[in-house]
Amino acid sequence: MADGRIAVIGTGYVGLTSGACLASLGHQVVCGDVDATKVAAMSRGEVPILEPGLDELVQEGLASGNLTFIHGAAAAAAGAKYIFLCLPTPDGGDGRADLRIVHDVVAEIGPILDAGAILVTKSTVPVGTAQDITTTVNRPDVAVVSNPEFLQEGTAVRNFMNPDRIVVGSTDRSAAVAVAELYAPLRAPAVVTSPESSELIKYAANAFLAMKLSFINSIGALAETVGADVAEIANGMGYDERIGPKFLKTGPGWGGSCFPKDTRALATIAADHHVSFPLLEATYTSNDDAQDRVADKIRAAAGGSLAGVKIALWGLTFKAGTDDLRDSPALAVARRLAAEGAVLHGYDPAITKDLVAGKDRPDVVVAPDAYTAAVDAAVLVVLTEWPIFAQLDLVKTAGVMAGRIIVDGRNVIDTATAAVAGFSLVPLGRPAHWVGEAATV
Ligand SMILES: NC(=O)c1ccc[n+]([C@@H]2O[C@H](COP(=O)([O-])OP(=O)(O)OC[C@H]3O[C@@H](n4cnc5c(N)ncnc54)[C@H](O)[C@@H]3O)[C@@H](O)[C@H]2O)c1
Ligand SMILES: O=c1ccn([C@@H]2O[C@H](COP(=O)(O)OP(=O)(O)O[C@H]3O[C@H](CO)[C@@H](O)[C@H](O)[C@H]3O)[C@@H](O)[C@H]2O)c(=O)[nH]1
Repeated sequence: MADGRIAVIGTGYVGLTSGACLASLGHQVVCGDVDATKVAAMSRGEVPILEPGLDELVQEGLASGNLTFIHGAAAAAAGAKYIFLCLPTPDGGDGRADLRIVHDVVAEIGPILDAGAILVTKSTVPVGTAQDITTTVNRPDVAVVSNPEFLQEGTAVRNFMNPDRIVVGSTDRSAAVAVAELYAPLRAPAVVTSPESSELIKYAANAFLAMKLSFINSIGALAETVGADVAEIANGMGYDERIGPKFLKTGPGWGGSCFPKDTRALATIAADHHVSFPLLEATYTSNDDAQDRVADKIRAAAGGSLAGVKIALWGLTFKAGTDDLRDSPALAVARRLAAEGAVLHGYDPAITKDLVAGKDRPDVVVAPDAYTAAVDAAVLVVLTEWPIFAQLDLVKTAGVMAGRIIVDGRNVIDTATAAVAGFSLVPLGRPAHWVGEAATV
């Protein structure tokens, strides 16, 4: 095991997963967070987020003594050899990543770090941040290493424990290699780079995946107008090893806490360096188009106007398997409906409280189950691909609804089952299968 303790600063999706996983690899890990209530809960083994396998790892770590939690960044960093910054880097409002929390924490802990400490940025940060942190810390005895994280929410533990690669970038190669060695038991390839390359690898990977999704969503729009099926197209494309089958499922646009902000941040990095990169703007404008298209289908299914119309939403989170609502495409579609006067009732396996309108969400009454959400609804809309939605009783659903139309924004509802229940099904990226009179959608 590594010689020296690990501090993880910020215990959200990335920090808590990283801390618990590194502890399970045998490292001594102290996780620090500014949120004292959360620290107290985690110290009791309570995990505040939905991530399969994380509860067990946290409890194991606490029991073995390899994992502890503490209030505050400085308390965690004191005496540590490796300090992983897993802090938020949200969109600052102009597309650029807001680095204030990162810089404040670095300024706070810089002076108290042990000689020989290695400060690791695991947060997604713009090019030049490692260099800026080096300048702020201003200590020749402290190295800075960029080590971006590629985990996906909902499969975070599995992703962390089975990484495709470990990326480490630093002007201090031995520090970069020392950080890579913390992951040695995972037997992943280590990509050792400059800090600038490492920082850009993260943004490039996310923006590339978002671009792939925008592409398939636009192919889906084309497919449904020419009578093709986007799933068949994705299947046929995916066999080409240069393309690959993953990230080709059409949906109501892509979202989550990373793709939207990171695609915009990369666009601002390119613009700030006077590099023309029109694909990035097209990537997110295509995403707006994808969300508009789903809203258009719902309005058409409701007969042309949404004013006062009750719509049932199955799925609110940004994808299945997570409780995260940040930049959820489901809510982006819902916002469009609410703006036209729709009354929204929703069900999501991971969400229990009603949503209150704010910058990123409309009012949504959250029902305790899928059928209750559908009561008296004119249109049922599937927005998140929770597997349970494919197994629900559509005859029972039809029995409680006012209307008989499902707009399936994830193509998870079986066409034949929907038809048996008397539903007209409006899918994405393939022609609609109408039971009754066809409408234009
Ligand atoms: N969520 C993901 O799937 C994912 C994956 C890869 C990379 N990232 C990147 O990792 C970073 C963290 O993302 P996240 O989703 O884990 O964020 P998060 O919002 O879930 O967690 C951030 C944590 O930092 C804590 N915090 C805030 N200010 C603090 C301070 N001053 N001192 C100590 N703790 C503080 C918060 O209380 C919170 O627990 C971001 O840069 C993000 O882009 C996220
Ligand atoms: O075939 C697909 C795959 C994904 N999505 C959507 O794309 C969005 C993002 O999904 P996913 O990438 O699984 O979610 P995240 O957990 O946000 O993970 C992304 O963002 C993280 C934060 O940077 C990175 O670490 C991950 O590598 C990167 O996949 C969601 O809205 C999904 O519904 C689709 O519509 N179709």
